[in-house]
Amino acid sequence: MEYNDITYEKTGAVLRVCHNRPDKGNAQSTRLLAELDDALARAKADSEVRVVIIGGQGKHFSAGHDLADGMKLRGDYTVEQHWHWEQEHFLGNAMRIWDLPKPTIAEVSGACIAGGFMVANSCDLVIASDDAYFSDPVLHSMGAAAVEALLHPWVLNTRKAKELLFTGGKISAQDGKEWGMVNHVVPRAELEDFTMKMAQQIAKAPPHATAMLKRSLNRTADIQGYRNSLNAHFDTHTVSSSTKEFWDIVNQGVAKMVSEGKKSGE
Ligand SMILES: C/C=C/C(=O)SCCNC(=O)CCNC(=O)[C@H](O)C(C)(C)COP(=O)(O)OP(=O)(O)OC[C@H]1O[C@@H](n2cnc3c(N)ncnc32)[C@H](O)[C@@H]1OP(=O)(O)O
Repeated sequence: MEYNDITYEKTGAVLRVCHNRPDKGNAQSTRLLAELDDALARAKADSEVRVVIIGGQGKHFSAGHDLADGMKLRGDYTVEQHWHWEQEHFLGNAMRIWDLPKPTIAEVSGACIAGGFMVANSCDLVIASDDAYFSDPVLHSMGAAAVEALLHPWVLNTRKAKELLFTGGKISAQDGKEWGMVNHVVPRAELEDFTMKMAQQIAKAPPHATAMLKRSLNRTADIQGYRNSLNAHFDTHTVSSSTKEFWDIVNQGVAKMVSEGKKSGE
């Protein structure tokens, strides 16, 4: 596959894949999601790659799903079509990052919003620059129950996750670190080097044992209900994004912006 909406660079045993739509806040177009998924499948199959960094070119990590693209391509989908498409491409992509048998690091600068937050939260580690922030405004802005994968209570404590989601607010990189969601906060200018150094250090570990360790750590979360709770939330999310309440808000907001040409998914 040829890549347009992501960059793909290998440095020794480390693959750095970046969202690459900086003029669109790195919003995740359908094409970007397909390319990211393809890059991860390649990384899985490539024995030279031992660690994967997921970042963003330009100012922001990602503005989340490309709202215009989604509205144009799937605005007329039935609930059944939405369920199938989103199960494969939103929840599915997130689970494939989580399940990748190699350590993943989210390298986050600027905005890390909703679907972008879902990608970062699916990674094993999060390194953020001091200008980064995290948010999931979907309840307020779209009238739906958060993003497709409810990772928030797994990376924050439940009370903080509830505050974030109920208020539609933001978490700064520093607060994210204090609350255990972010591993390190570094100055913006040092983000790429710092993340690459950590990735190179991890890449020195023997790959099979690393894969087994990740399998065991992830299985610990699964035993606590990780996968089941995400699957359950996905169904709840789909119901919440097919209600009159949802469509009233979306028709007033996103759909209106798209029809007025204020957001372009091109
Ligand atoms: C279940 C749902 C899950 C989801 O993920 S829904 C998506 C939720 N995401 C958002 O609500 C993010 C909204 N966007 C923003 O808050 C801001 O934007 C940013 C902080 C990301 C960037 O701000 P700044 O650097 O000031 O740039 P800018 O002028 O606002 O945006 C640059 C271009 O990017 C487009 N854009 C931004 N976010 C999205 C998006 N999510 N989908 C589609 N386009 C987006 C804008 O419209 C504009 O484009 P133009 O230059 O053509 O006007």
